[in-house]
Amino acid sequence: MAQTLVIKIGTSSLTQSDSGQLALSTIASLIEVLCTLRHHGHRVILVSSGAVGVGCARLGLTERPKAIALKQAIAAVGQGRLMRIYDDLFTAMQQPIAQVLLTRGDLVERSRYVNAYQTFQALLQLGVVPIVNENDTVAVEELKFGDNDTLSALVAGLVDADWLFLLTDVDRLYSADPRRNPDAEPIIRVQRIEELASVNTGTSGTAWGTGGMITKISAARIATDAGVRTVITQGRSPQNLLKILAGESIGTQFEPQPRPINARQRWIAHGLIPTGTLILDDGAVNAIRQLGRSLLAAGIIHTEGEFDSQDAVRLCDRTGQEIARGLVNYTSAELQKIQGRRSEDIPNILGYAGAETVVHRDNLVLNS
Ligand SMILES: Nc1ncnc2c1ncn2[C@@H]1O[C@H](COP(=O)(O)OP(=O)(O)O)[C@@H](O)[C@H]1O
Ligand SMILES: N[C@@H](CCC(=O)OP(=O)(O)O)C(=O)O
Repeated sequence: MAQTLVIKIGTSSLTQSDSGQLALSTIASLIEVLCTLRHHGHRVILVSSGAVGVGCARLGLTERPKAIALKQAIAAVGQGRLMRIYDDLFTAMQQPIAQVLLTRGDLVERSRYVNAYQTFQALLQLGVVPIVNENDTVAVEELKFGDNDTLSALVAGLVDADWLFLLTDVDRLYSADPRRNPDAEPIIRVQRIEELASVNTGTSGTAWGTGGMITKISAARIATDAGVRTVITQGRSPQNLLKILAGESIGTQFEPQPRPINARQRWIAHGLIPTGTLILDDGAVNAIRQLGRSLLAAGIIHTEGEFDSQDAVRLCDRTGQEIARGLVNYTSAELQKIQGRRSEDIPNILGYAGAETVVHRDNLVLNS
């Protein structure tokens, strides 16, 4: 059966760790495998990192730069080279490709989100393999994905993918970083992300990678919430993709959630960037989580951040643990005045009748 597959490859797999030069044999065998998948009828999207790494190699830099402007300039050098190599190799296999560079803003605004969806659908219908990266050269701090693990998970949700493969330089997820801890236990299958509470992911990844394992786990949450089966596996052995699709247990496989959230809920939960936080009392947490109710002002203990009405906010319990996200019907200034107050008192406090709910249940998505 034809499936939609999103494959993300990280800098650590695309480049050689010692020299930073391209790992050509890995890239070539990945492309062979992706073309085989296309011949099997699957729709394939490649999310490729490497612009900064390849740009550094091109310019003879031996370390990933820290200064933002420099990184953005280097990404502009590397992205072109990366696409040139992809186009040469895919062309040798008669497979057309497309470059899709996204910034977070493209998925934050609903109309742009729908537009991106339609562009991907058109590319896939044309039989093209879109090659996606963050538009590093123009992305501004507030509107960045920051890492391609998150980007690939959002793309997988956007296109309703069946599978997301996160290709990296370790064969799977372990209970701790296997480079530092030789006794780390391999993790084969994950039914719920909560099972990973005790997994140690260190602070960052390799010298050239951006996210490390922590961003792969949060990407797996975003994707499995959207019903996408997610696998962390080694980039050096792209043939494993075919074996995994044939049912072999390779890498770490994350089960999709049995009741995935719909496209609009995904946009609220993961596409939007929350600009504030509402701390709720126990009754409100229970009403939202157990009874599926809307949030009323009476249940809010505290409001953090500055936001407008219809912005996305985090809803947290007393301990600060996030329980849901939603679109808020009041500004932060209004909420400061009405938090903890009964709905019937709101018109008197504000001098006008506001919305009946602070976050309506249709605009509220519980954390899984
Ligand atoms: N619990 C863990 N299990 C496996 N790898 C881990 C873990 N914690 C940290 N890592 C490290 O994460 C690295 C991969 O992340 P990263 O360098 O960002 O890769 P990529 O460039 O593929 O995104 C691995 O090389 C490994 O050392
Ligand atoms: N967009 C950046 C990559 C960001 C990123 O997540 O890198 P990695 O951890 O290697 O997947 C680039 O192309 O260099």
